[in-house]
Amino acid sequence: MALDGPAERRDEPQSAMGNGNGVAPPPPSRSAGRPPGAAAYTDQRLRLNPNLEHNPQDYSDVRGEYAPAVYSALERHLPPSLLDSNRETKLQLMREVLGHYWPQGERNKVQRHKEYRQKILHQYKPLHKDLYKMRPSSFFLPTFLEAIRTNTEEGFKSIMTEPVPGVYSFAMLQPSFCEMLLQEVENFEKWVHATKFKIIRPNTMNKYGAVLDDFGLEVMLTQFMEQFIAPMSTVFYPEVGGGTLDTHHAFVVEYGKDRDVELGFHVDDSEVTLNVCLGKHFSGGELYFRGIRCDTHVNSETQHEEMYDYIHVPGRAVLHRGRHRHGARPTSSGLRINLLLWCRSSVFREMKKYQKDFSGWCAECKREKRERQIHAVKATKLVNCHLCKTVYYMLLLTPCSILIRFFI
Ligand SMILES: O=C(O)CCC(=O)C(=O)O
Ligand SMILES: [Fe+2]
Repeated sequence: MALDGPAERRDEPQSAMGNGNGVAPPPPSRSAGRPPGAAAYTDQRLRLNPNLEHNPQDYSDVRGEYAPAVYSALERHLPPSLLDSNRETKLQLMREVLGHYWPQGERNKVQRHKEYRQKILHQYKPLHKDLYKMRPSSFFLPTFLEAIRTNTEEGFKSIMTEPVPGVYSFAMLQPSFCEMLLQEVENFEKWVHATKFKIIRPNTMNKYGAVLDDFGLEVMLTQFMEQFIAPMSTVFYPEVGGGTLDTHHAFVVEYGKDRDVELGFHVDDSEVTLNVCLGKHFSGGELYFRGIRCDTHVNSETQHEEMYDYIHVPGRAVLHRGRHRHGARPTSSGLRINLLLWCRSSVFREMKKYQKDFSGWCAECKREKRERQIHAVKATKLVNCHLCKTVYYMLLLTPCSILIRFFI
């Protein structure tokens, strides 16, 4: 890939483990000490379809990572021989089943992050309460709201440019919203500094910036994604789960003097990314794109027509697939702060595990598939050609009398 080196995958950092904020150690594993009579669930198959006649027990007093309703629903799938066992036995088995889908290590991480967030929420005092509740008319430009209202491809396209396939750019945020968000982030950073709170930065590749979901903006940003990004991604990126976005990671990045300088070549841990420049004044910091690739082809060569450099403008958004390889050039003066929303689809991620061919969106898979087809067509022609030649020589060598007989 000319000049850009291998593309990194830009991930969220690990959770708050050992971050010095007094987060509690992980709870002890529950799988130890199985109650007597409870065989490992692997000994007995779960029912594929729930037993709708069975009345599950009440699990409302059960505290932990899963809602009581999860246990009630799962109980209907237990092997028939276990349905009459005591509640503790069933609960233990169900915890083992769930443990396979969401291993203890993962659960501990989530638990620690939850405690990290709660600590911030208890201590941090927001500056602009108005930011924490979705207010479309004060957040978004009227042109953008009108496009969303139409909920059609034509409506969306009427406010957009698509400088390279799959990258859409449009004016989105009110200047007053950008200003408010910048002030809120500054206020949060001041609090972090004053309290010496050890925050988790947005990404493995950033030393600066903040995760907006961590200090109270998660609910508002969920609506932001569901109501104002999902309609567009449903139309533009259906093949990467654009129609089934269900979680997000929202953060700001900060570039300039005494901040991060540039961002290396990478793909995002998202299906769809919204990147909006909030300000302030800066030069440089162009966002360069280098084609869409799946995991296998992430470091394959860039084609000339895939190269595109986007210049950030405050209030203006760029929407692209997470797998669209990109990076940010050095911000050479001033300060550039951008809002990033990495939108994810758990349905797409699950389905992807069973797929090998991503020619629906990966440019390299598409190219390889085309080549295979061309090859196949050529091979068929060659076989046909050999067949023709064989028949022709046979005809030449066959005496006329036989041929006449053959055709009569
Ligand atoms: O700074 C930018 O505009 C790029 C940010 C980005 O790609 C990211 O944070 O994943
Ligand atoms: Fe990115």
